Amino acid sequence: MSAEAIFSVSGLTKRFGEGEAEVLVLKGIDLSMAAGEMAALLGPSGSGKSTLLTILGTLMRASGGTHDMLGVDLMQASEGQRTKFRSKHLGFVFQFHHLLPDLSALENVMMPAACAAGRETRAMRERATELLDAVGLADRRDYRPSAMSGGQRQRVAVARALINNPVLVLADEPTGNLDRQSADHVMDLIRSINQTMATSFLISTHDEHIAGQCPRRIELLDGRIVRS
Ligand SMILES: Nc1ncnc2c1ncn2[C@@H]1O[C@H](COP(=O)(O)OP(=O)(O)OP(=O)(O)O)[C@@H](O)[C@H]1O
Repeated sequence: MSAEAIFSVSGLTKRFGEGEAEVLVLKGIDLSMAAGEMAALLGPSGSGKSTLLTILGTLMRASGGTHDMLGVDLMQASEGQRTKFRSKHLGFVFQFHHLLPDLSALENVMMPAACAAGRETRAMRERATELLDAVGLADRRDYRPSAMSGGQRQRVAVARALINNPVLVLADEPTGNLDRQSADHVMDLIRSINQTMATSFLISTHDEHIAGQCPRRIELLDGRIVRS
């Protein structure tokens, strides 16, 4: 792994099912990302984008190959070690925001930190307030998700992904559910966070307009990387 790489995978495979039903979805992925990079992950439907993000996010194990991040061998790590690693170093944004409906914007943003620590602290509340400010929603901190627009909810989801100061945010079609204007707003926000906080982002998308806003382009085709 090169000095500045935050993660590196090589020969990574993923198979689902057994016997005749077995399918090889990732067919030997070699990929690394440097600290502070922002990359789009493109590929046709079914090419393996979500599977790769889920594995990089330690939410699922690869079937074979190597997966190292920040000096940790994540293939060999126990489930407990992987869970701790995830909450400390990784953030997630999904196509559907997955905010908890009964919590305010502020409480949703604090949630991953409060869960990791087993309690809420004043520092968490302050950090969540700062992040809501950074995503332009300081005045919505007490609103519930149902009282916000789709774009605002997704900005809350971005703030939530950042609460534990992750090294890498994995975003699976974060703008897939938004109109063009809201999508651009979320991408502007991601770019500015990438530049100011040096957080790395890997963003899967079907949208060339979104991909064009990312300095690096990684393309998957049928479980293999054809451009990175
Ligand atoms: N749990 C699973 N069991 C069996 N097959 C699976 C499973 N998860 C994914 N697959 C298969 O793996 C392939 C890749 O799926 P994946 O969701 O990673 O693709 P994708 O590139 O993200 O697609 P999309 O752009 O439509 O979201 C698909 O053929 C899918 O059916």
